[in-house]
Amino acid sequence: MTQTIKIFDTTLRDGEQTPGVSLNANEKVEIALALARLKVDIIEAGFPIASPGDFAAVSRIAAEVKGPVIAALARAEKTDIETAAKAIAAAERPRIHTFIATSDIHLEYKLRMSRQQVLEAARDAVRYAKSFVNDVEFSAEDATRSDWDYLCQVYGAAIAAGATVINIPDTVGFIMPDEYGALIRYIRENTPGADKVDISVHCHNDLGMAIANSLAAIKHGATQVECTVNGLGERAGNAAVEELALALHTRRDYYKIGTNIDLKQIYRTSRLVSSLAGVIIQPNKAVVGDNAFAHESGIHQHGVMNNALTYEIINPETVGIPVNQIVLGKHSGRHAFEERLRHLGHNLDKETVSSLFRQFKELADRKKAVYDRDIEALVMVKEPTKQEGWFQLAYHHVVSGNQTLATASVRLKTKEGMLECAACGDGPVDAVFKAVEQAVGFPVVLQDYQLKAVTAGQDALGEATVRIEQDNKSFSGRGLSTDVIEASARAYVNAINKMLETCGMPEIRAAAGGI
Ligand SMILES: CC(=O)SCCNC(=O)CCNC(=O)[C@H](O)C(C)(C)COP(=O)(O)OP(=O)(O)OC[C@H]1O[C@@H](n2cnc3c(N)ncnc32)[C@H](O)[C@@H]1OP(=O)(O)O
Ligand SMILES: CC(C)C(=O)C(=O)O
Repeated sequence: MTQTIKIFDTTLRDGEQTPGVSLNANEKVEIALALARLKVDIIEAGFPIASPGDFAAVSRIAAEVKGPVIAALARAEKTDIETAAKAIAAAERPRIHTFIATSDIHLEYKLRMSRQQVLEAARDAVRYAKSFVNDVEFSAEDATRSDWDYLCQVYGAAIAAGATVINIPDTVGFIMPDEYGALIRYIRENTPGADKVDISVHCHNDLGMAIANSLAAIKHGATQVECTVNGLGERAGNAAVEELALALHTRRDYYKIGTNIDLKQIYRTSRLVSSLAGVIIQPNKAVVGDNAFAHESGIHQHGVMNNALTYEIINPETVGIPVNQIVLGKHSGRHAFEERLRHLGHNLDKETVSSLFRQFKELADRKKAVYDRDIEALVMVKEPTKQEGWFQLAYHHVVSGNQTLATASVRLKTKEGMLECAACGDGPVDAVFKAVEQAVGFPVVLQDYQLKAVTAGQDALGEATVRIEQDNKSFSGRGLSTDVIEASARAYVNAINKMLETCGMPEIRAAAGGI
């Protein structure tokens, strides 16, 4: 391998711009720790001026996550830059990422600035950021629809002001791979000082080109690629880190360029992000989708039986996909369970292991065979700790049928005692959601509900994902059970708990026994 490119992960910033996704500070720290284990080079932790919550999350990541560079986004504005600098002050290696648009359409209709004004704003922003940190990245937003010579002037001014990285984003996912490669080469060859800084690319997937464009840019001299886990991001998303890392790994004969990514962490990180963001991975998604290694047709199955290489270019174990074999049962002990967790790469504290072991025993009572994937699912959908959960599902009972009005009764545990309610609904899931809503005592706006099986078989674990809305923000919850109604109710309660963590609602929190 002759060269290594840097991976700049923006799951916590551009990834959180995915419609409907909202992560709280604990979730962001959990993802940042996973990104550090994945060995990304830079974590863009957030956009601190955007909200006090974003500022707090970036500050915690800067203080708690060691290894990668920690970056924060700022517009070409003094207050944005000051706020970003404050938020990343505790980082071992802080970076301010400042940006301003350079395309005429953005200048005319959004910024209402001339080209000269934008050039000066870019230069001043980099210079100001440089007064706080040494590492400053500058992005020309909508670069791929900007005039190429003007871009070179702006990047030249940013480098002269001290930028260490210049980023050339395809903000609207517009450019084609050959064209992007030529643009990267043009900027590299025509921008004064470009040979002394990292050249970064940031691709959106509006036309499905994010990975192809990133790879074309690498071929033409990009040294940093901006990505997100599972390709989350604004609109159609960003280049997916797992796809980029696997493309470079699988075709190392062609690219002769590597990354520092620990490939074995890919599946686990992907599942964690999917679980916390509440965005289910499409089954046919490259690298991490459920069907990515499934062979359906006879000719393929025949080939794979003789030699997997006939139809498999990636070994699932390369990306840490658990082998789907029976691993533990109801007679397994704590030592074997802990060992299995460690084997799957989870080094968890004692309290979490105890809680997971209790859930595992309950599961083993209900389900004949417990697979690695079941254990992964238990880890991902951790039950709330004592401090986290305002409400816990203690009991549910549902009656439904094709000639019967579905009715549900639920009992929720709070610090103040039990809340009980019954309700009718349009089917058992609707009835149980209505009963929970009545028990918590405030209206809950359901945005999305999905259910899937974790493994095959009649006794498979069902995993429910629920998204609810409050004050124009979305909150997702997950629930697991061999009983799909219970999984759904748990997911609903989990989403309500997350909402209460973030939104004020003091009267509801007081009723549940909290502040
Ligand atoms: C391509 C990208 O992904 S960029 C990142 C996009 N992410 C986000 O926007 C998420 C977080 N954003 C927010 O929370 C808010 O938009 C904030 C806090 C940044 C700004 O909020 P507001 O002050 O209410 O402004 P609003 O969002 O309505 O408009 C953006 C303003 O920033 C200006 N602006 C936009 N980009 C830049 C920039 N790079 N540098 C300087 N000013 C900029 C716009 O011209 C507009 O200015 P105006 O208020 O004088 O008209
Ligand atoms: C801030 C920049 C890099 C961005 O997100 C974009 O242009 O898409």
